Amino acid sequence: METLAESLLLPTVATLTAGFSALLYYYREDPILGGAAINDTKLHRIGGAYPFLGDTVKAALVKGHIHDFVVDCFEKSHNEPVVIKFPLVDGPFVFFNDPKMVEYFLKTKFSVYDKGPFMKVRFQDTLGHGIFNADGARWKSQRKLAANIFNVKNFKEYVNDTFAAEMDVFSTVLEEHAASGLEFDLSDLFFRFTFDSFVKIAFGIDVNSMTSKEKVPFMEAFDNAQKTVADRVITPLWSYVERLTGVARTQADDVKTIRDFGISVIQEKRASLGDEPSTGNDLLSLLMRTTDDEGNSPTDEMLVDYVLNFIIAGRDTTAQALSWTFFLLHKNPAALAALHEEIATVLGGSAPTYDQIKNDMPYANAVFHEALRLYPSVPLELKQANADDTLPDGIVIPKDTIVCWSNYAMGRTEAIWGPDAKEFKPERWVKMDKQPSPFDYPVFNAGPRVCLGKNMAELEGVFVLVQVARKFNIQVTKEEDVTYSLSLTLPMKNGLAVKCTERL
Ligand code: HEM
Repeated sequence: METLAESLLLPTVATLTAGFSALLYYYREDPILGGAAINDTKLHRIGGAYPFLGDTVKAALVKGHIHDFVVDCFEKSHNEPVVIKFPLVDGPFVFFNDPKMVEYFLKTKFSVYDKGPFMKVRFQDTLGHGIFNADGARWKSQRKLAANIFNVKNFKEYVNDTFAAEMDVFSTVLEEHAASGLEFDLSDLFFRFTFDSFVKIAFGIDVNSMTSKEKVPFMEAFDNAQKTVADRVITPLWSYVERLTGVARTQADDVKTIRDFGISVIQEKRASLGDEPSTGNDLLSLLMRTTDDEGNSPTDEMLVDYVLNFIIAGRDTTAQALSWTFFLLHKNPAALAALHEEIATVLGGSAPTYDQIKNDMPYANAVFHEALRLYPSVPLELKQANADDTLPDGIVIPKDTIVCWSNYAMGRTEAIWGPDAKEFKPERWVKMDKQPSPFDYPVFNAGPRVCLGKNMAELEGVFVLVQVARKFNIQVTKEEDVTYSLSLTLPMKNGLAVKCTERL
């Protein structure tokens, strides 16, 4: 006789199979997820999606060359938008490759496209409520405060003096490498240089990482925390994964190291000042002297957020821009020769002044901008819709959708830069009648959230470029090893192995 279990087996299997098939059908490779109305014939898919997993597998497979993968996608879609779905992460993500759309998201519909909850929840522990992780009123008040400080004459002079002094240390270290004739990692040295410079500018203290062979705990914790945050963007169920793998523990330790350092500097400063107001021109001193509309001074927690966000903003971006610039100059001897010629003509044998950098060295500035075009320090930008929106061409973007554009892909797009888009040609900037709009070239962002440090980064970056190129020959020794790794910025995966010799 048939048992109850046996009699239920067949209908159960049939029901499960039918249910599974229905789900497979529902999640098949189509542009619509869970009924979200992004459907439009203009939207392209990347191919190779799996039921339930969407494009997660594909993304994992192309992780090592993700930015070039985006370039390929847009070449195939003829620059029409591409949808990527990571059902277990969030999204969907809609990628655009059109300056008009960048202007739309960053300016025209600025109030609709935020950093949003997707970014905030992932960045919270490391960035706190700092400017990078804030929207609305919280962002606005920090933006106003920072913009005022960046315009203070004493602050600008303090920044220039700090970079010049740290550049002297950098030159001494390069001289030692030249004397030894040994290979070293130039990108690591640029990171130490910008770290020392930005900690000095932010807190008014010296960390001297350039002259030490040791790892600096604050710097190490800072690097680890940022890598973890970057992984969260593409890791399904990241908070569970971090708990299972132990990353949650190390991340908590790293965040504590970073914030404890900030708090201790603030407390020491307060203790040394007693009742006296701080007279320093470093960012922390300037922030300590500010009050909000109700006359309140910032709390220590707020000061830490402000200052750490500033270091994050300036350090990696500038160090990476310089590393890629020297890599490209190594690969393009004609451009290096043209740079040397400008240096000889304008400077003779002297060190540059900031005025000369700004006004008399168009080719050096062009080299820096051309390197950022091909290797933008912030390769990818994401914004999240805080309301349903209909784009000018009729595509419906439901609330919570993430819209993206790749600065890396835009820099390599022929429709924007012409048929030689992928070539390193600094002279294109010198020949242009009109500089590209910030939406054609959004490497410093654009609109109300344009990079606050743009002028500083351009001035200091070109200053360092000229000083190094003037004094040293940089020989990249392992060209084939040079590639990027996936992060919020564009670090060199294997560093930049070089040897150097003195020119002067
Ligand atoms: C080559 C160097 C640099 C590049 C390529 C760069 C690029 C960018 C980009 C793309 C953004 C927008 C990021 C986002 O979506 O939130 C940004 C924002 C910002 N940058 Fe830079 N940056 C550079 C250097 C600096 C420096 C040196 C500073 C100052 C210390 C700085 C301060 C900021 C700040 C405060 C913001 C936030 C603006 C806001 O959200 O209102 N940046 N930068």
